[in-house]
Formats: sequence, C-alpha cells, structure tokens
Amino acid sequence: MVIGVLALQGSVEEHCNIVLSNCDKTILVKHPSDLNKIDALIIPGGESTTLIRLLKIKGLDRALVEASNRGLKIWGTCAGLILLSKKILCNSFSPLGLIDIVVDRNGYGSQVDSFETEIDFFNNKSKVRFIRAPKIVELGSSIEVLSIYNGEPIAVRSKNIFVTSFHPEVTNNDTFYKYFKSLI
Ligand SMILES: NC(=O)CC[C@H](N)C(=O)O
Repeated sequence: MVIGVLALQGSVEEHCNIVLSNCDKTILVKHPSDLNKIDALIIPGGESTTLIRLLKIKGLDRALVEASNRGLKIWGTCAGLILLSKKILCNSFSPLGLIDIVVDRNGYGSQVDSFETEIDFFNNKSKVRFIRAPKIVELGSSIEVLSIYNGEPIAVRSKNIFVTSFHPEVTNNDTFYKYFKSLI
C-alpha cells in the first residue's frame, strides 16, 4: 500500500510517521504526477489559505479533483478538511468542493483555544487535538457522520472522501489511519 501525503505545508512528517509505523509506504505528494503513484492520499493540517494558494500554483487543485473523480481515497485533517469542503463561511476562498459540507474555518477558536480531548470513534476512545480547528456547520444528505463532539460532527465521510476536524497525528494516534486504510 502506498499512501501519499500532500507535502506543501503543515504536519506532513507526523502523518508520514504514522504511515511508516503501520508498515506502509509513503510518498510526498508535491506535483500532479505524484498522484499516479499512490493508492490513497492524506491532506494534513496546516494553514488552508497557504495550502490552496500552493495547490493552485502547482496545478494540484484540478489534479486532485480529477483524481477524486477517478475514485482516489482522500483523508483531509483540519486544514485538509477545509480544502475538501464545498463551502467556507465568510468565503475566504473557494475550496475544492469534494465533500458536501459547509465549514467555519476557525470554529473551535484560535491557537490559544487549542485543546486535547478524548473522542468516541466506532465505540473506541481516542485522544486527539483540536488546533484552530474547523467546525462543520452544514452537512449534505450523502454525508455519513462517524464521530460527534459536544453535539457537533467532527469526523464524516462521503464516498471516497473522509475528513476529520482534529489532528490525530500529533497525539500519535493511528485509529483514524487504520479506518482510512479499511476504505482503500
Ligand atoms: N490546524 C489546522 O489545520 C488549522 C486550520 C486553520 N483553521 C485554517 O484555516 O487553515
């Protein structure tokens, strides 16, 4: 299994470490042609306005939409979720629109409001961190909700796209990676 990690900005290394510790191969995805070498892609957290700018410069925005239409499994965490969404409140930029959710970019607060907590995922408790995390404020009818925190959806899926509001990789938690792999 070869898992690509989008490597333009953000918590790239931490995701690669989780892939490697599960005995899978990883490729740093920096160019459209890298998408042909992978079985699935992780888009890490970071800064979504920077990431969308870099995606456009590299032509990766269109390439990602095409790859998703071909069925590539994509997991977006935090800023990755924002990029994959259909719409962002306040329209700071147009995201890729690959999953039918509307997001509030810093809905869980700013950097100083970051927190670590345990959440439920398929009846298991998992420790995760919310860092300037996006809140999912609207869900399309095709969306499957996989985890809820304080009454709000924080992990959802539709077809080949899986998104999580939080960072699982900074607490060295591979529960979500294992779930993602089960989709491939
Ligand atoms: N930890 C994160 O990825 C934060 C994302 C941030 N809210 C943004 O808009 O980019």
